[in-house]
Amino acid sequence: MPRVKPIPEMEEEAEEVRQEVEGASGAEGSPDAGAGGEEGAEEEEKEVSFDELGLDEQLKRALRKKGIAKATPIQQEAIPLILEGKDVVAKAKTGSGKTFAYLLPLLHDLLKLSSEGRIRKPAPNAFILVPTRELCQQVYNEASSLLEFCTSKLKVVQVTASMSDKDITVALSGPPNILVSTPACVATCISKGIMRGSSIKESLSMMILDEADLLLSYRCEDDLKALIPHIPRSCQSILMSATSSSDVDKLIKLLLHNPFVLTLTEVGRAKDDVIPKNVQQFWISCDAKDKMLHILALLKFELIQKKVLIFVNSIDAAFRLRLFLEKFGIRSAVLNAELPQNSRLHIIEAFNARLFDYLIATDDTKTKEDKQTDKENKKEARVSRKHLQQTLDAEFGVVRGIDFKNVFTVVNFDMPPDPAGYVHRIGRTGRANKTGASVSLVSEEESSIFEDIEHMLQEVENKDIDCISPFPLLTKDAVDSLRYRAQIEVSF
Ligand SMILES: Nc1ncnc2c1ncn2[C@@H]1O[C@H](COP(=O)(O)OP(=O)(O)OP(=O)(O)O)[C@@H](O)[C@H]1O
Repeated sequence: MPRVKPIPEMEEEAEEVRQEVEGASGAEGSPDAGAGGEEGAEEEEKEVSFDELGLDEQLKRALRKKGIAKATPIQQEAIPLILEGKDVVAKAKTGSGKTFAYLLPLLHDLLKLSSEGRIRKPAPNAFILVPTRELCQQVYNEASSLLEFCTSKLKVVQVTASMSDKDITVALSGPPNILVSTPACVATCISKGIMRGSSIKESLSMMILDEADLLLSYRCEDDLKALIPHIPRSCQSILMSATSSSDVDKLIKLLLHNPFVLTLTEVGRAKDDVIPKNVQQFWISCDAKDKMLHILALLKFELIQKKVLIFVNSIDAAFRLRLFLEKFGIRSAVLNAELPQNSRLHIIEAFNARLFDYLIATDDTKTKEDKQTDKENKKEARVSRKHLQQTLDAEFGVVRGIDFKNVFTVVNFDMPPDPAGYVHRIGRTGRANKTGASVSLVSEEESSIFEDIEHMLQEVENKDIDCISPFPLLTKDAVDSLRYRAQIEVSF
């Protein structure tokens, strides 16, 4: 049986790539929407420590304890502006560290007010609004993980629609300094009188809309409109988004006052990287019926580095793959939109806590009618940046924005339905400048989508060489050595 020792090699290569690009992928943000990005794009990436950003000592200690030393480009740009009290719109690619870009200045301000005894009550001082409960949990965890190391006690709570009115009332008693919630839930709290509009007017000093590009696709517009009359004019508003869209522009007009717009590595501009440079992309050509064997070989021979997020296109296929891997002693879990929300949260937390290393996710949340419409649209719209952008904005409910911790490899067991899906899937690795890899299993039937993806990557990244390389470490012998045993275990 061949024994391949690929990982150090891959790591070395990844490290080489990382070193090559360090300093080359400059921060592209600069004041003001129109003039903005262009100039900064050519700048060298600077290393900025959190000391230089003038943050509270307690927060700097918390970051050190978490092993975080340098600010990411979006943090370097956004933190000073937010600390100056400006309304800020920050558009930066997935995994670029947007959450700390707003949490750190928010906590800095609140720690300062608290130490001066100037905290305003009787409602929360800050709202962080996100589209889904998973994201509430994620932001709540990030805020709590910083506050854990602070001696001044600030209170952060999350409130979601699944809680009873009584639990929400208890959570909001005090009141907390920071409320993490969804627009719908806050609107309901106001309409039921659990939170009084007049109290919000008295207390609220900052409102953050995170994953703003998704908020409107989750039908939050009316809820946000219901909130507007209660937001004091003095309230500072921050909007974070991974992509630009007309929805984001609509939100900016609705809620922000003359904001400072930062655009870092925005999808859809030729000079930008859609996939971070620190992620190596590979593909393997194989028969559809041999895909399970291939994935087994990749995992069994440890040809890909853990943790691994595997994408399949149907829920049935995910369960089949999990059972198949289990027969070979490989423990994994499945994640899809049909699981109850509690289970989804539990699975994400367990994966992040490394209780298992392989997660099989299904990101296709579309209905049959949606797919039919897509098919018809696709006939007309060739893969273009515009099409990519539109799809990026509309999909990926279950995995979108979720910070799967320390995923090194993303595997496309099935190819995604379109290039936007590819971008979002691969965005789950290489987060905050970490290295990562992706491996796509491509059957003959999927060759046309694979070509579309290559075409999109070359076009967006302005290259005329292949962006996705053949995976060098898996031999036919390695796959065949497992074939017989696999056939005994399962008939597939
Ligand atoms: N300065 C930093 N150095 C190292 N890691 C960081 C830094 N800032 C944030 N991180 C980590 O990087 C990961 C990605 O950050 P975050 O979730 O904020 O990205 P994001 O831009 O919001 O992505 P998405 O749009 O997909 O939600 C998190 O695990 C976070 O803890």
